[in-house]
Amino acid sequence: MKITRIDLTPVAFADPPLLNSAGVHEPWALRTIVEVHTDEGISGLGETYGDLAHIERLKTVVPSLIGLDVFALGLMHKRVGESLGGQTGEDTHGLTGQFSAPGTVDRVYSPFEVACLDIQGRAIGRPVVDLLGGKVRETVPYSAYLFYKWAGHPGAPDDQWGEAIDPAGVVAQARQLIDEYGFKSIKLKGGVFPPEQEIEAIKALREAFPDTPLRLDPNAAWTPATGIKVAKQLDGIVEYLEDPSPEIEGMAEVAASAPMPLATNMCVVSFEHLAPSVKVNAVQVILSDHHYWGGLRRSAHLAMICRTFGIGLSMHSNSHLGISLAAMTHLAAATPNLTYACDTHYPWNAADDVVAPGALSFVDGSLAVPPGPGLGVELDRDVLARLAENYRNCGITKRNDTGYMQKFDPSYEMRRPRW
Ligand SMILES: O=C([O-])[C@@H](O)[C@@H](O)[C@H](O)[C@@H](O)C(=O)[O-]
Ligand SMILES: [Mg+2]
Repeated sequence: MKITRIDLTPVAFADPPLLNSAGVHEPWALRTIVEVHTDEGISGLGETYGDLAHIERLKTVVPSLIGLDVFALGLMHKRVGESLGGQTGEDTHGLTGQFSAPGTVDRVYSPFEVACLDIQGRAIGRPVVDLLGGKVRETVPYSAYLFYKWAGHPGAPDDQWGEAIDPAGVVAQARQLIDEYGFKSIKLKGGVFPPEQEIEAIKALREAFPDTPLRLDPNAAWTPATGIKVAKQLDGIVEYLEDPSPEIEGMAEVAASAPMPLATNMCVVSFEHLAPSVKVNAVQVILSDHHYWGGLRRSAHLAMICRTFGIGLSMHSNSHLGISLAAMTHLAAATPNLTYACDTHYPWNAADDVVAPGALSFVDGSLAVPPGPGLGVELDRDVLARLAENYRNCGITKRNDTGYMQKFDPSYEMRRPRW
């Protein structure tokens, strides 16, 4: 079954003003929708980042994939690597760690692999989860992903979630997300306010939700000394602390005295980071993400490595749409040692989904693998056309949380660590 054509459609969808250690989300988030077509008339879907430099890299590799068999995934990975010729991408906001040449290959390859697995599944009438070894769980739990946020984008009306800049606002946001989706664990994106304020917010969440597992993620905003202090204050309150401090060395320093496991989606983001991290026990949980770990099969390999070294496994997310959510759910359903609820930004962006409704609905904070062959999701072509038009008109070509923050506060600087 040969690849005959690949369509790349950059899209932009509404994103609320979510705060993080790099600044604040712009009104539009970007993704690229990937459609792979074959000579047998079966097509498959993938979803990836929408920054211009990434789109350019996707375009660079497309010609080398035309004519490939959709089952030849090893060869596909090799061709992506050859076409990129050692290029290394750049993480402009710094929220997902350092890029490397092999990591860039994995990032570019991922949406094509997912689309080919979608095609394989459709061809044999089986869901993608079956191509990954089959379901080890019927449903995949996701966590409520809380953000400090402004009431609305400056100059625009307040959004449906309102302001969350203090413990009361954070608790109210958690209630809103839990009432709507039924989530059974909570993650707070931190690194926005001094750590004492974020500890207070976590304690307020603990009081409001006494039995719900909690996590805090400041995206490396703290020095190791601050990380150690915060870790001690959150002893017994969070199930893990995510990326308190920058780099493998900083995380190892915090880990040596933190009473809870440390998790990362910043210092171990590619296979070559695993050995140095294991050597100094920098992290005890890895947040996998098929968008940069090289697709679903390589993420399954990562899971096996984590199991081998006794490292826990959770799942990371950026702003995304339903194709990504479906792929994450197939992967998580097939991964025995994915023992924490997965992150997802989906609630913040669900209103603009390119996936036709029905396939992805949360029950008690969890998703069942969409029924139907392949990924089990279909594109809504009208929405795709609308989001593609948004992309052409929005004027944004790369995520820039810091630059957007500086529009409102020219003195703002991105500093990591900050406290
Ligand atoms: O979207 C954000 O603001 C997040 O901070 C995201 O970019 C991070 O990559 C991610 O959610 C994380 O867990 O670090
Ligand atoms: Mg994180």
